[in-house]
Amino acid sequence: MKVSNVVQMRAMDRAAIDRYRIPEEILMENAGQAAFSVLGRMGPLANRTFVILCGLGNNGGDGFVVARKIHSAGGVAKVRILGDPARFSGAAHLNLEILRQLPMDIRQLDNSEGICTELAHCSTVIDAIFGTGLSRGVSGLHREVIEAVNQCGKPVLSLDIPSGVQGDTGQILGCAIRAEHTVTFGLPKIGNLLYPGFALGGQLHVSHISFPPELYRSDDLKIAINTPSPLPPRDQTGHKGSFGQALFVAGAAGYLGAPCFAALAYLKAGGGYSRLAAPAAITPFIAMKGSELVFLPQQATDSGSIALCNRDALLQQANALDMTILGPGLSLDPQTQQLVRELTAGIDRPLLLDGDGITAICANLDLVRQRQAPTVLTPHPGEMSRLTGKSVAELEQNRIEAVQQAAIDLNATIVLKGAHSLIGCPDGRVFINLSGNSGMASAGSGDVLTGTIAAMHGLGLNTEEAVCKGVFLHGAAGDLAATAQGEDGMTAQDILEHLPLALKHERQEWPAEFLRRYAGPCPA
Ligand SMILES: NC(=O)C1=CN([C@@H]2O[C@H](COP(=O)(O)OP(=O)(O)OC[C@H]3O[C@@H](n4cnc5c(N)ncnc54)[C@H](O)[C@@H]3O)[C@@H](O)[C@H]2O)[C@@H](O)CC1
Ligand SMILES: [K+]
Repeated sequence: MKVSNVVQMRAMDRAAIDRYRIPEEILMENAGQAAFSVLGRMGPLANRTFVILCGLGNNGGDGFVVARKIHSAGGVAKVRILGDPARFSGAAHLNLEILRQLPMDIRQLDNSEGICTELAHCSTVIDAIFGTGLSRGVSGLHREVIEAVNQCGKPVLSLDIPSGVQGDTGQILGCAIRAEHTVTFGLPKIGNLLYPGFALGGQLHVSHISFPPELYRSDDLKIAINTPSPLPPRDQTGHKGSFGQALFVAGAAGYLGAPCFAALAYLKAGGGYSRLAAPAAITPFIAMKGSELVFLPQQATDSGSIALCNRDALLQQANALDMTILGPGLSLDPQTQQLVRELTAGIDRPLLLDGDGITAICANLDLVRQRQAPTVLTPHPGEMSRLTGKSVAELEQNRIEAVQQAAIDLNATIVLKGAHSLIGCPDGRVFINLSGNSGMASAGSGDVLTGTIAAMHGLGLNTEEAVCKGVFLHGAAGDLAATAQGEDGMTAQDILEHLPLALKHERQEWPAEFLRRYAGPCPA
C-alpha cells in the first residue's frame, strides 16, 4: 500500500475536489462515516456518552460528522471545540451548522477545567483536534486537553492521525494523543507508520473516502509499505550452486560472532553456498559453530584483522560469485579499512556493505557512487550519521527524507535499521518495513540481516527485491522468535534459528495474526 506525506495528501484532496468533482462535503462525510463504522466496532453506541474533541480545521469537521452519526444512532455526543467556532470555514463550518440544528451539547472549551470530569463520565473519546494540519508544537489549552485524555483511561478513536503526531515524520510535536484506534483517510500518512506515531495510533484503519484509485498511481507517491515480491519457487533438481553463492569478507581478532552469524544466516535463509573470508587465526573457532561454511583463511594485520595483501585473491573470488558481503566485524584497522575501499572499487558484482565496511567507505563515498553493479548499505543510525554527515538526532527528525536522499545520492539501496526499518532505493522510492520487534535490538541481529538479504539474492531475486524480502523475513524471523519465547533475551542466534520457519510461512501461509500485522492498515 502506498503511503502519503502531508503535501501529497493535500494535493490528492484537491484533485478529488477539482478534477473528479467530488465535493469537499462528500469527502468529509465519507471520512466521518468511516470513523463512525470503526467506532461501532469498538462498542455499543445507543445510550452511551461520547466526548468529541474538535480543533478548528477539517479534522474537527470530521469530528462533527461523527457526532451527528452518534446522535443518529441513539448515543449522546458532547462536542467540545478547542478555539473560536467562528473560525470554521467550508465543509467543517457546514457540519457545525447542521449540528447546531440538533439537540446536542456543543461548547467551546475556554479552559481545561471540567474536561477531566466529562472524560471520566464518557464511554469513548473521539480525537478530532489536529490532523495533517498540525503546524507547530502543541501547547496551552490543547496540551492540557491532550494530557487529560491520555490520563482518563478511556478508549480513544483518533481521526486521521493521533493529534500531536506530525504527519510527515511520526514525531511528537510537544505532546500527542494515545489512541486505541486510528482511522486514516485517503492513504496512510508517514506519521501513522513511523515510531513514535505508529505506537500512539493503536490499531490503524484506512478509508479511501471514495478517492478514485487513479489518484494513487502517481509516480510521485514514492513511499509504500514493504510488501515484497514472492520468492521464486525452489528448483527441485537444484544443486548447492543453484541457490546462490556468496562471499562474506568479515571478522577480526575479537570479532568472531559477526562473521559467523552473517555467513550462517545465508544458509539458514535458503542460500546455497556460503564462503567466509576471515583472518586465518580465527577460522578454526568460527568453524566450531559454523561447520557448514566454506572458509577462505586470510592473512592478518598486526591487530588481527584482514590484511590488504589479500586484495587480489579476494577480488578474484568476489567477481566469480553472485554477491559479496563486506563488513561484519572487520574492525577499524586502517589497513583493513583501505582493503574495503579497494574491494568496493574493484568488485563488479552486487555488493553489500555493513558495519565497519560502511565506516570504511565514508572516507570516500565516490567509490560507492561510481560503482556500476548494485550496492546495498545496511547502516544503523550511527553509521547513517557517518554516511550523511547529519547527527543521529537530526536523522530521527525525518528518517524517510534521510534515507531517500542518501539512496539517490549514493546510487545505492539503503536499509536504515531501527524499529520499522526503512529501505531507500536509488530512484527515490522508500519502503517502510512492518515486521520485527524490540527483541531484535541486540548485537548480531544486523549480521543476520546481511546474510538474509544475500540469501534472497541467491534464491533469484534482483538486488532491490532481495533487500526488501530480506528485511521483511529477518523481521518476521524475529517475530516468530518473540512468539516462541518473548522479546526479552532474544539473541541473534534466536533470529537465525527462526529463519527457516519464516521462509516456510512465506512460501506457504502466515498465521492470521502475522498477516494482519504485516499488511498494514485494515480497511475501515
Ligand atoms: N478535503 C480535505 O482536505 C479533507 C480533509 N480531511 C480532514 O482534514 C484534515 C486536515 O485539515 P486541515 O488542513 O484543516 O488541518 P487540521 O484540521 O489538522 O488542523 C488545522 C488547524 O489547526 C491549527 N493548528 C495547527 N497546529 C496547531 C497547534 N500546534 N496548536 C494550535 N493550533 C494548531 C491550524 O491553525 C488550523 O486552524 C485531515 O487530517 C482530515 O482529517 C477529511 O475531512 C477528508 C477530506
Ligand atoms: K486527530
